[in-house]
Amino acid sequence: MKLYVDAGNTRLKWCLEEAGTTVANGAGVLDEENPFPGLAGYASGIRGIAVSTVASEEKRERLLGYLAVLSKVPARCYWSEPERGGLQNAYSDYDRMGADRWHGMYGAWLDHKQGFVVVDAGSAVTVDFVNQCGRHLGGYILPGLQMMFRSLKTDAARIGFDPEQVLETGPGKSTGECVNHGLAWLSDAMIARIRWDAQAFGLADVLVTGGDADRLIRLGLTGIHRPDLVLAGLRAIADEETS
Ligand SMILES: Nc1ncnc2c1ncn2[C@@H]1O[C@H](COP(=O)(O)OP(=O)(O)O)[C@@H](O)[C@H]1O
Ligand SMILES: CC(C)(COP(=O)(O)O)[C@@H](O)C(=O)NCCC(=O)O
Ligand SMILES: [K+]
Repeated sequence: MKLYVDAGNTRLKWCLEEAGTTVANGAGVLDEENPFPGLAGYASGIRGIAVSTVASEEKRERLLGYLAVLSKVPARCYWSEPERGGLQNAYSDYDRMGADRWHGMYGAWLDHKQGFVVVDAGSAVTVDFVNQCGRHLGGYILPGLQMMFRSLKTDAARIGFDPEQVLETGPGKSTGECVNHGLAWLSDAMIARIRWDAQAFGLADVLVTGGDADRLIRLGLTGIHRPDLVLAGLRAIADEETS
């Protein structure tokens, strides 16, 4: 079995595969005592470990330390690349791009050769455009929902509210409504821009991933929900490298 790990800034997602079939998968938090609940029982059967991470070096080392205790098989980290299988990175400093973005785009490229937009709504929101030639046209990085709640809480002295995920976008009549509706309104505007840009670039497929994907879809983002997109790209790359 091979273990694939997508370690973001908030959560880590993993899946265990055997001959193209998912044996188990799960999610956890790196700072917790057991970041991989549900995995330990499979440890002796692990024959390869591939990691995609955007966490700090300190957290990456903690993750590798945990994996070294779990299994004797060394873990290999996979990073952003200039090109793979016809997909071309728009960054000239390609190694500055978050590994999750590259792996998400590659996961999308595998079955959307007609071009696509990837929206990854995680700790940060990233939007990336890839055309039918496999050319990454570039993208955007925006603060994620929790990040925006946190910055309003900590950087403004007199904004007291309970963060709530709402779909209402009408003008608020209390601090709580102004903040919660405000962030839904902002996401709504982002969704309209994604739709507009996708059309301008001639891209029909919008693939949505990340912990807040559902929220964006409920707010009206028309797209294909692919919770596993980063892991799918990582899996394909790791398998190409080791076959
Ligand atoms: N069980 C959960 N734990 C933490 N965040 C969650 C959970 N379910 C949904 N979320 C939302 O998902 C976001 C994190 O998304 P995720 O894709 O896991 O992030 P990252 O890849 O940056 O670690 C959080 O900001 C939160 O709003
Ligand atoms: C933009 C990100 C913070 C998103 O990370 P996530 O929300 O998935 O934790 C990550 O892809 C990252 O650290 N990128 C490096 C900068 C870049 O992609 O240009
Ligand atoms: K993200």
